[in-house]
Formats: sequence, structure tokens, C-alpha cells
Amino acid sequence: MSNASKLTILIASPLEEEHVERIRAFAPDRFEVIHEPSLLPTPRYVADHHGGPRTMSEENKSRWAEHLKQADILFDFDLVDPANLPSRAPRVQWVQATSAGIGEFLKRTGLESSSIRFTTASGVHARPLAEFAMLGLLYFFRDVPGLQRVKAARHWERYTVEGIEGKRVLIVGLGSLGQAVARDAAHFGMEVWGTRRRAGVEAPEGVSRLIDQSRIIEALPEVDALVLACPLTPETHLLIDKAEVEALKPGAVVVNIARGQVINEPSLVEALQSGRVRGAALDVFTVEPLPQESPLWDLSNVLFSPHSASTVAAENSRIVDIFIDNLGRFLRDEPLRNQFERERGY
Ligand SMILES: NC(=O)C1=CN([C@@H]2O[C@H](COP(=O)(O)OP(=O)(O)OC[C@H]3O[C@@H](n4cnc5c(N)ncnc54)[C@H](O)[C@@H]3O)[C@@H](O)[C@H]2O)C=CC1
Ligand SMILES: O=C(O)C(=O)COP(=O)(O)O
Repeated sequence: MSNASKLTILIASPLEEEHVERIRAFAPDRFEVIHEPSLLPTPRYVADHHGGPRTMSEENKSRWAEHLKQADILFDFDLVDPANLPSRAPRVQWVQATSAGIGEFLKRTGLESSSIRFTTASGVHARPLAEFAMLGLLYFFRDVPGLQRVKAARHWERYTVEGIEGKRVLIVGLGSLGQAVARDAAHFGMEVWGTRRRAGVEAPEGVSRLIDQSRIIEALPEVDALVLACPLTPETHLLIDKAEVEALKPGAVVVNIARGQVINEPSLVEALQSGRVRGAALDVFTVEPLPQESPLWDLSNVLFSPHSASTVAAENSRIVDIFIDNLGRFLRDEPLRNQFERERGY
């Protein structure tokens, strides 16, 4: 097959050479791969589509623009000027994202209304984020802030904590993230509840009770912890609003690994300041990067992670597994894995 009939894959994220090689080695007679890491910021997560566009020198920008013109398939978004992707990359048919939650980004950039197909990285981050959720639950129920205080005071006094065994946790969003959290929480002896949007949905492993999402406010006073693991969609925007935050049981722990906009952040801050909410483990925020003036920086009952709880060494390898699987499906004209669905918003 001549070069002219090959499809061009443009790698828009800096990727380790071993992963690029795997992509190159997959159907080399059908795909041409462009990866010019010197144009891209490194490491990958520096290219922050949650916080704004990537910067590039003028010289690199024009070289990048040439690559975009040739691209049929993109691995990750063009973050230099994502909104204009359809005109900058007129041949592009499909973008394999390196994130699971791309709905808000596609809306913000207008890409949602383009004819490009998007696939997500859903599943890749489930294990590391379940670890972060468990870390958050243990951190507050085993009172790590208190331990740090007594150590700083060089004070020896034996103490008791509540622990998490027997505590009830409600997980909102039972996809790859929520299911991983449910399994872990159940292994730790927690009683795991989840929400459902439709009757007839079966509870996944570890979940002992499903409550109707429309009745979430009634369940909140009954749970010791709330884990947010759903996509951000018009339905989940401020799903946990002021009234829901106020309905939380005193002493509850909140974990947000979903998106900041799912919870009313000022209300959460108030509840943390008053101590009504014991603590919050937060990987995501309403505005990212978290503004300097945010009161969250100063709260000792916040376990803070700058949208990095999912970033682990194995991440790129797992994303490339999905991409290569999808390249095969693309060639065979089969449905792609993790296809973003516009009507659902995730
Ligand atoms: N903090 C981070 O770094 C990461 C955050 N995320 C966020 O978590 C979200 C979920 O990721 P995955 O579990 O991989 O996605 P997924 O596609 O596997 O699962 C999404 C789940 O959410 C449920 N859902 C949809 N709308 C809902 C609603 N209105 N209320 C409650 N549940 C609803 C679906 O039924 C499905 O079970 C992503 O969309 C993203 O926003 C995902 C990965 C990393
Ligand atoms: O996969 C997601 O949705 C995430 O939020 C993970 O972070 P990222 O987008 O890869 O910087």
C-alpha cells in the first residue's frame, strides 16, 4: 500500500517511545504515525485541558499546524487551539482522548457539534482513583490530621479512631470508577450504597443497596461518606447542591473524584469550616487550577490533589492499549470502545 493511501495518526501527547513503537507496529501498512515530542510539553499532564490551552513557540506552532493538516486520527486533542480543530485538521475523523471525562471540554470548545468521533480513556483511571477514594476515607475516619497534630506537638497519648469498617458509603456514578470504589470499600467492610437512575438496574459487585437518584437527599443523612464518581453532565451539574450538602450527616466524609461542578463548592467549604463535614478528599474543583484565593487551600480537613490522583506510571500504557484496540476496530469498521455519546454527554 502506498503512503498516499495510508491514514495518518498524529500523536498530540508526549508519549514514551515504547508506546509510540507499539502504535507504529500496529498495521504499519495502513497507518503512518507522526510523533514529534520536541513540539509538545512533557510530561503529558502538563498539557492541561482542564485548565486552559497549551502554550507553544510561534515556530513550533506552525510546524504543528502542518502536522494537523495531514492528520486523519488524533491521539489526544490539539490543545494549542482545540476549538478550531475541524478547520485546522480538516481530515481528522476520530480523536482518541486520554481522559475519561471529555463532555465539558467538548461543550466548552464547541467540538461537540463537529462530525468528529471521540473515544475516551474510561477505565484507565479507575484503579488509581479508587485508591485515592480509599485513601480519603481512611485519612479522615482514621484521623490522619489528628495524628499529624500530635506528632508535631511531640505528644504521646494513646487514642481510638472510628475506622471505616461498618461505615456506610454512598457512591454516585457506578461506571468504571464507581465500581472500583465499591469493590474496595466492600473489601474494607464498608456498607456500600449506590444510586440508580432507572428501576431494574442491577447492583454491581460490592453494592448492597441502590437508591433512586431522585431521592438522594433522603439518603444523605443516612450515610457516613459520599463518593462522587459520575460524569459531569447537565443532570449532574450541582447534583450535590447547598440543600444536599446541608443534608449530609454530621461528621460525614466527602470524596470527589468526578468533576468539581458536581458539588456546590462554597457550600462544601462552609460545611468543612464549621466541621459539620468531617473532611473532604478532593481531586477536582469547580475552577482548575484552584484559584489562589480559594479557602480550600487553608482547610486542614481537606485532602487536596491537583487533579492528579489518576496520574500513575501505568497510565499511558493503558491508554495506548485502548487506542490500539480501537485502531483495529476502526479498520474493521466495528464500533469503537469507549465511544463518547453526545446525547448522553459522556
Ligand atoms: N479525577 C480524575 O482524574 C478522573 C475523573 N473522571 C470523571 O469520572 C467520570 C466517570 O468516569 P468512568 O467511571 O470511567 O465513566 P463510565 O462511563 O465508566 O461511567 C459513568 C457512570 O456514570 C453513570 N451516570 C451517568 N449519568 C449519571 C447521573 N446523572 N447520575 C449518576 N450517575 C450517572 C453512568 O450510568 C455510568 O455508570 C468521568 O466522566 C470523569 O468526569 C474519570 C477519570 C479520571
Ligand atoms: O480522565 C479524566 O477524566 C481525568 O480527569 C483524568 O485527568 P486527565 O484528563 O487525564 O488530565
